[in-house]
Amino acid sequence: MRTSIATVSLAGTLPEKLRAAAAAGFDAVEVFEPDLLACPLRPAQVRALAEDLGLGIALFQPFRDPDDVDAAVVARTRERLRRKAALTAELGCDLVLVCSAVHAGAVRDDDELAAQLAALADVAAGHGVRLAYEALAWGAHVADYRHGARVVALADHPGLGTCVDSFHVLSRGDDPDAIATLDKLFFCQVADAPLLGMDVLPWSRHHRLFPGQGGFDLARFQRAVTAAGYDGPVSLEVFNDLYRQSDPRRAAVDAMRSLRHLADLTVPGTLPAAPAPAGWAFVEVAASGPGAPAVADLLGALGLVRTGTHRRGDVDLWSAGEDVQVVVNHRATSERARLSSLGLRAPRPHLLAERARELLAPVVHRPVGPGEAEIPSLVAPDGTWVQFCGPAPDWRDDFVPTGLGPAGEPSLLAVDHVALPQPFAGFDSAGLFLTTVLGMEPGELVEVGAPDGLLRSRAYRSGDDTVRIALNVGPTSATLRGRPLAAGHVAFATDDVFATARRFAAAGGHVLAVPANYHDDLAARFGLEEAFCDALREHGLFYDRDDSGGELLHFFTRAVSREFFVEVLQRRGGYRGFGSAGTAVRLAAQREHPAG
Ligand SMILES: O=C(O)c1ccc(O)c(O)c1
Ligand SMILES: [Mg+2]
Repeated sequence: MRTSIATVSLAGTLPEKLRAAAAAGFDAVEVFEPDLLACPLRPAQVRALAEDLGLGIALFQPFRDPDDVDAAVVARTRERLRRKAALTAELGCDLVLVCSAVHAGAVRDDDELAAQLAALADVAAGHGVRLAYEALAWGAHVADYRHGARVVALADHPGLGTCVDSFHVLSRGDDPDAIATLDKLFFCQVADAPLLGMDVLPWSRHHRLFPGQGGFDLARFQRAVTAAGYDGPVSLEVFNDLYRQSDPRRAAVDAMRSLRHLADLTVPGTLPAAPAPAGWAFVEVAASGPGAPAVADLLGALGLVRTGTHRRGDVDLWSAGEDVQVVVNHRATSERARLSSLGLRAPRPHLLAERARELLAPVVHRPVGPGEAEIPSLVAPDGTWVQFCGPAPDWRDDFVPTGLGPAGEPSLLAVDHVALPQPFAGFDSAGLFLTTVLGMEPGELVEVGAPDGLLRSRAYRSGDDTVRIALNVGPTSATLRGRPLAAGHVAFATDDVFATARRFAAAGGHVLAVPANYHDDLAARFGLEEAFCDALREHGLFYDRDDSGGELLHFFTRAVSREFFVEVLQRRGGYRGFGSAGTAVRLAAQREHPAG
């Protein structure tokens, strides 16, 4: 697959966009006209820069409102196209994207429209340039790609073909399969989008996403494009408000990652297959200075025991049984405790690492001392490390046992999930990392009204549902006001949350206090027995129940920092959610009791 990206998808000046696209490995770009207009480089200089960077210019766009019922406008349009075709040739490019008309003067008769487009194709051909006609979903007369292709067929000009754009096809709910029957497919643009019930124009101009980040079935779209015999560039055209203000080099990496993943979905085997991670080996908390004893106190009160110290010091291993392993790393530069690394069990860690490399997630190699396990590690977009722990060598060999063991049966049985706070503009990027590199499945987007604004959250699960990672992003205003939400945590599973809460409190732990109003509402909503409700109240427990009667009982510890606290939960009867119905109450309670 030849890869391309429209310059409108990236922030920066035109040269910055070209450099970012080249650095991410794109073969070509579409030059978006406003980027050229604002650029001091002349078209020939842009061509030279692109050539230096090893980038082709696949398309110049957009040429708008190509047809008109008024003959005087038609004449002006031809002259306008003549100039743009000449400019396109100067760019070293031979294709102009022509959008279906959206203006009041749009021609409503297909024969007349075809005749006007054929005349434009003649003008362009004089400069060695062809035209790709794209049906905009909000086009005045042509909004459906099949209609656009019929007009192209009527025009019957060798220099006029169709451009399909997944957004315009899928946003309207049109069947993409008929793309396979198009015989003059000149260009292919792809974009994903969240499934929003809103007007299609603002949806397109503000909310497009890279493939895999939204709700469209792009693999089906792409299979139809391939079946049409199309072998030109597949070009990302992503109008997105956040990517437009992000670092273009990082956005271009997301873009390429999404495209390589789409290629693999379209033709399986394009990427090295890698089994998804299968469970937690450990979670790692970075905590230095005064933050460190607070973490140790918290883990101790939860019944974890310091079972090992790292061979090179400054890192402790805390355990509760086999499946609850917490690494506490005191080498961190920041004193604010936070989840810093996720250790995932991977049957074949080097395969996952190889796939990660293909998806532009560079594998970092930790310094490995004598006798230590080499663990392939990645850095997720938010800076969290993701480490792949194979069956052998055992990552625990890096730790010298302290000889301490658990006192009695541990009440924490497993890591249930972790939640990672994301920067405001980083939510979709982090999600793409989890779905493509780690092969996780995204869940529903959850929005929670918190005291300082809206929290958005989405959970991702591994195929076998052993690894669950929730990404949270808070409102910008809370960050601006210096009060980022307490959003990073690890949740441990227990089979007796009441006993765990009692032991935690008896060991000096602080359960986050829950307002009485919350429990009153629970009783009303679920018709809970009074005694049960009193027990929830007494232990500071949150409660949720799903439609099939599954239940979640859980409590939160007081936060150690804004980015670290612990949740203890008990799932009953196959409850699969995360208790998000209580999140607003939890966030408000954490605001009442901010981290020390
Ligand atoms: O929003 C637009 O105007 C616009 C322009 C060019 C495109 O290729 C497109 O899909 C949309
Ligand atoms: Mg388009």
